[in-house]
Amino acid sequence: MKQFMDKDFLLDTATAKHLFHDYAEHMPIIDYHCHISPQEIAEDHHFRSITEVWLGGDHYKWRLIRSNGTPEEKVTGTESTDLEKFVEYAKALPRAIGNPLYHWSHLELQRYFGITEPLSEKNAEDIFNRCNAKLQEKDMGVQGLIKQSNVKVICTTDDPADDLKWHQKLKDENTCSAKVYPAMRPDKLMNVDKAGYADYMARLGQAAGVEIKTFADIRKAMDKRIAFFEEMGCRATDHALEYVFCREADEQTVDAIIAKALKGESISKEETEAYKTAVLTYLAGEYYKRGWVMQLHFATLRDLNSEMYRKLGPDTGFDSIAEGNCCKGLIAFLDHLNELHILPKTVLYSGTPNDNAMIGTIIGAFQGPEARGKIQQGAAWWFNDTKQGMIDQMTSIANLSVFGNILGMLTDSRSFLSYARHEYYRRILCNWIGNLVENGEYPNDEEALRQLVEDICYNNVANYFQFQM
Ligand SMILES: O=C(O)[C@@H](O)[C@H](O)[C@H](O)C(=O)CO
Repeated sequence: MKQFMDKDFLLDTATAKHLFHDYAEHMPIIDYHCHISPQEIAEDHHFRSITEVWLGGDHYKWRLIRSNGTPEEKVTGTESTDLEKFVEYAKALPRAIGNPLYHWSHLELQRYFGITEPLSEKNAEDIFNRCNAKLQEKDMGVQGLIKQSNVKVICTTDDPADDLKWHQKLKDENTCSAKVYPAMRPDKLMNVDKAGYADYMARLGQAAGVEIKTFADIRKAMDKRIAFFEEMGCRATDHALEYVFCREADEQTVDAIIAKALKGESISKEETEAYKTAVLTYLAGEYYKRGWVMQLHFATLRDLNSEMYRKLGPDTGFDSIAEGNCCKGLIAFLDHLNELHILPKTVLYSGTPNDNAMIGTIIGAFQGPEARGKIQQGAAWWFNDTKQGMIDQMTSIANLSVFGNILGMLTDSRSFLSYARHEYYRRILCNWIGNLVENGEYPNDEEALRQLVEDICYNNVANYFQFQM
């Protein structure tokens, strides 16, 4: 029987162990999609406890604890103590066999705290105290965690109206071992049908110095914000769509939709699609001009629990995958941009694993010379970033595209300890490649294998995004 999560964790063969320990393990990290706070990086925040860093904002863990029957007060409440919240997580974890959080949490305890024993309710308080003591050490602040994780670039997720003052502070002080760049996330600009649109457009207009009443005003304002983000090193953008569509409309129609929305009037599904298609087409053209990457996240349904949405707001663990509903819309939108010769480098993430083959086949229809693997399927996303979900996505993209060009892993996390997810992915990757070699399905060609592993872990991302290093 293999030892629990030892140095060869998830590595079944000699080749897998060799590829991981000699190549993947030492490669630096570019985390090109995440939700960590640039302010906490700039201020080199030190966490008061393991509860703050683990349970302060990670809705993956909140969801697990809730599923174990813990009342909300001991998940996100303000009355319960850090220890009480930690104990609730320690109660749930031993029962979460097969959930990636089980592995991620124990990898993090090993890598950042030197703790190898499995966490449970019995040893929870002891581990809580040992972690907290460690977190008080000088190099265990956010910048120390980033340095020991060998992270070279972090892309935070930022609204076009954000002032990026923390990114500027990091740029001026240059104390962080990683470059911290904004990734532009114009979801609020896109959400013409959502409450708050008018207020947001006023905020965006103020940030750009443009009064926004028409689509031309939006382009004028966003031209300025995109130029500012470019000065701050932005190379990545990100869009969350419930589903993908393409509904073309003329300028006059889009202006009329904007006028309705600014007055707070209800916007129909068709109007929403027309507006979003127009705005995303304009944005894609700007991305294309600059060699920026357009990331599209789709086929998830968010904030399903109305009561909890009212209490806690978005991104709090009440989401699901959506049924596969994007095929024709995705094709139509990519073809629309391709016809205009403005299809940028694009990474597609679907919330449902049922879309793996759909994405793997569609991307083959829109490749181009702008980059090796211009159109990509991103790593298994959200509810799919499990061991099996990663294996399935790797197998699918290998079967349908050029595996050696994929962009590896991203944490997509709100916790500064989540860089262990890159190790998790790299172990699964090396085992997946190792199995093919040991089965005689791929030659045991040292140079080719080294290139594959190092490219997928790091080089492909560096070449694809072209960050200023
Ligand atoms: O970027 C997104 O929209 C999602 O990744 C979202 O942030 C989600 O909460 C998440 O973190 C999934 O990993």
